[in-house]
Amino acid sequence: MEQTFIMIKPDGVQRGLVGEIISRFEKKGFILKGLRMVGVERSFAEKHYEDLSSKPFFTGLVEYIISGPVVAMVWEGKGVVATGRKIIGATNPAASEPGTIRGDFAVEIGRNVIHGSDAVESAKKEIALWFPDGVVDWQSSLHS
Ligand SMILES: Nc1ncnc2c1ncn2[C@@H]1O[C@H](COP(=O)(O)OP(=O)(O)OP(=O)(O)O)[C@@H](O)[C@H]1O
Repeated sequence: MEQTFIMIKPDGVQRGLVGEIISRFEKKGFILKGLRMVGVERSFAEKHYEDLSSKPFFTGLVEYIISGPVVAMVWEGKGVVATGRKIIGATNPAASEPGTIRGDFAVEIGRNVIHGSDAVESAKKEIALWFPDGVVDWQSSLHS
């Protein structure tokens, strides 16, 4: 079954949005397979965002991600990568629709509360990076 990597960024944790965000994914019908609160090392943040290393905002982005704990999660379900991105909303909160997480809770692109994998392949890579020991192998009773 398809899985995605979701991270509540330091601003989402500091603003007390962890429960709200987990609730939105749970109520949609996706299944939580992994959950860790992490204080991210600089080198690890650089690795996670290595595709953006040439961007002018890269240093600020890394400083943001290491500024406080994040909540790293693996969610599973049919089409969870693309649907997860819809639940999250557009990268720039100015363009995120109301009803999305960024549309409801963010204003600044540099403080946009949450990350979600943008493709099935990047989800696999990110899950392997953040959950090197694997995730919890359990089956929801809703599955069948
Ligand atoms: N112009 C910018 N200024 C500041 N920060 C930015 C800018 N563009 C992107 N970012 C930050 O970098 C992150 C990664 O950018 P990317 O283009 O991969 O968007 P995304 O895939 O929607 O976001 P994420 O990977 O966090 O889910 C954004 O979520 C945002 O926090």
